[in-house]
Amino acid sequence: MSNLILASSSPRRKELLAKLQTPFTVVTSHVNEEFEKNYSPEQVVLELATRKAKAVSREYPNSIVIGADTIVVHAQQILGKPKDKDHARSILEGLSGKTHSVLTGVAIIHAESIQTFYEKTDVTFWELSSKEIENYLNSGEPFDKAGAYGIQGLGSLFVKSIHGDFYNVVGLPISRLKKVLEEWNLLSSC
Ligand SMILES: Cc1cn([C@H]2C[C@H](O)[C@@H](COP(=O)(O)OP(=O)(O)OP(=O)(O)O)O2)c(=O)[nH]c1=O
Repeated sequence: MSNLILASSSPRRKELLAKLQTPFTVVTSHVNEEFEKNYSPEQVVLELATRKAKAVSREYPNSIVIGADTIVVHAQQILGKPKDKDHARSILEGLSGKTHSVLTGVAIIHAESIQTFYEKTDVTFWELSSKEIENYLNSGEPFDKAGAYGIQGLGSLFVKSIHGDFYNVVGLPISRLKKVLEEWNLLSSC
């Protein structure tokens, strides 16, 4: 077990953390992802990232554990992963021609202390035709992704503009994470 643990089942987060060129281990956590109705989007991503990191940190108290959570926010609605095809279709119809925000919260636990932050990226979609949406649903890409799209995949064709960190949309704001880990001298101990 390395000193650094990524508490995530997301293959995208694993790929992004590998950019640090620091050895790490992936440990999957299963946490309840329900949240209080009155939580702000920022509170939601920080709370869920913290839950994921804490669940793994309990098993590996001597390691540095990183958890993350990504949501899409549009028209004051928090959009997670679609429940099914109809839900994915209605999410994509709602995002068509509009600007939404993608928030990723990150929690880092080490030696009983915890650092958290979130990053926000604004993404504007072109108007999507119903044919484009149907083809995209049939690709299978939307189903394990917040907001029912993957900017790194076929969903890239929907994007008119982006303001902020691209990798934050993919699930891990890796450059800011590196800065935070360096600030707390955590990379040197891995
Ligand atoms: C908007 C968007 C989201 N996503 C992904 C990032 C996250 O993996 C996922 C949001 O779900 P999360 O619940 O944040 O993460 P997860 O269930 O995939 O992994 P874990 O909880 O084990 O860490 O959506 C993309 O890959 N591309 C995108 O463009």
